[in-house]
Amino acid sequence: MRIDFTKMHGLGNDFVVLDGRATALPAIDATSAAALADRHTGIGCDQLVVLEPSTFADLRMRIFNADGSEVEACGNATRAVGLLIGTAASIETLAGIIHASPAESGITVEMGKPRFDWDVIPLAFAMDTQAMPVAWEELANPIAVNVGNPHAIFFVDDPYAIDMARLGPLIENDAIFPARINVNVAAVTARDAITLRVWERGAGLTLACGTGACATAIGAMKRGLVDRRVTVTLPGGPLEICWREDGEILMTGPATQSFRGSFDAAAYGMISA
Ligand SMILES: N[C@@H](CCC[C@H](N)C(=O)O)C(=O)O
Repeated sequence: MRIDFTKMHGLGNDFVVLDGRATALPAIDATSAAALADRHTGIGCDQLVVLEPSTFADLRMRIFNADGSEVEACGNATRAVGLLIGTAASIETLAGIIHASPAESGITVEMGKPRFDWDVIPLAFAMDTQAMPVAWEELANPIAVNVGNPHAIFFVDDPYAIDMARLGPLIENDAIFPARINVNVAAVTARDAITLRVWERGAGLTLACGTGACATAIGAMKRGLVDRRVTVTLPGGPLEICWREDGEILMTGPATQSFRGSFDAAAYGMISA
């Protein structure tokens, strides 16, 4: 059986999108997701995105990291799906229902409300996720923010001076984060500007991370470093983040379709029901 896919990206954070809304796709598991994401032997992507029908929203979006792990949220992929749909849409994810709509400068996503009382870190730290008393060499006292998925944010002078390839996996896989974690290193450069690099859980260093931009903006706002509207510049480009008075996070930025293609499901271990 051949399966059509769309290759998309948001600021260089790239996705293989499979659309199973009209016709059910063969089952996808961690092994087939990782095989499709492999940049040498598969199509290659940071995340695999699978669209399905939803009983609660306009559609359901499943997200798999390049290592095959299924995750709750992906900001850039949500903008990509918004572009694919072309109209305002409610999207069911493991983190809840979020909303994407066309905007003047791309797609805006209402990402939901941030959480600080999460259970992916031990109780001792859960009491104060805003300045966790931990350090990995020069990366110290992160703020932990959950925007559907878990993020640790370290404020530093120069994110590009940090050896993310070495420290990223160390922090991602530290035993204090039983669900692993996305690692953000950020510099506040003005009351409305942040420079950010992200080591993504299950995907490594990416050109952009939408949830990372949201979590970092909220972390900086919580610490009083920036105002409620901020431009977060990642290696792949800028995202506009706004924390609305009602608590909702808005993320606006571009999404792009790169190409379309098809592949043999059996070659990736996807077996029809
Ligand atoms: N690239 C994404 C985040 C994808 C999921 C993340 N790696 C996780 O494991 O939580 C984004 O744009 O938000």
